[in-house]
Amino acid sequence: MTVFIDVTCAIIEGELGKVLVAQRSAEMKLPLKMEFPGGKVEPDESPEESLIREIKEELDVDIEIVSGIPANQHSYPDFSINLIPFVCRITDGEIILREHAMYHWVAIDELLSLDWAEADIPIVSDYIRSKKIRK
Ligand SMILES: Nc1nc2c([nH]c(=O)n2[C@H]2C[C@H](O)[C@@H](COP(=O)(O)OP(=O)(O)OP(=O)(O)O)O2)c(=O)[nH]1
Repeated sequence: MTVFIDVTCAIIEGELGKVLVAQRSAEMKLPLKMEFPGGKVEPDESPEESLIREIKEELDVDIEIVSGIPANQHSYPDFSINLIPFVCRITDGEIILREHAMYHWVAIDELLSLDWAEADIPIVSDYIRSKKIRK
């Protein structure tokens, strides 16, 4: 039976409709792939609590959750995740990268051209679609 690990990720919206995209470091699993920052949900926390904690640990900022978008289940060759995304905003702090190689603010139209961790691709597509519907 496949065990899917719950992982939350933050689609952080900034100015000019851009979103924050982070590059995994060379030492992490899925090295140098682009992702939305976040991480594994611990047994004693909700996905929302987990994401707020992870973003503080990884980017040193406080966020608020604006909305959720559908999770995506994905199996890599050696593990499987249930990736749970939330649209977020920074409420306090300046970004200091603690784990990632790099981050960028990326326009919605450019998102799909990045070298994403595979599990993120359907989420990026859903997010783009949700923005187009709201326009
Ligand atoms: N944070 C985050 N992780 C993602 C995304 N897409 C994706 O496939 N993942 C994968 C990469 C990781 O294997 C896992 C998240 O776990 P993590 O970032 O807490 O841990 P990790 O693998 O770097 O560390 P570890 O297992 O060695 O302890 O989910 C994403 O958009 N954000």
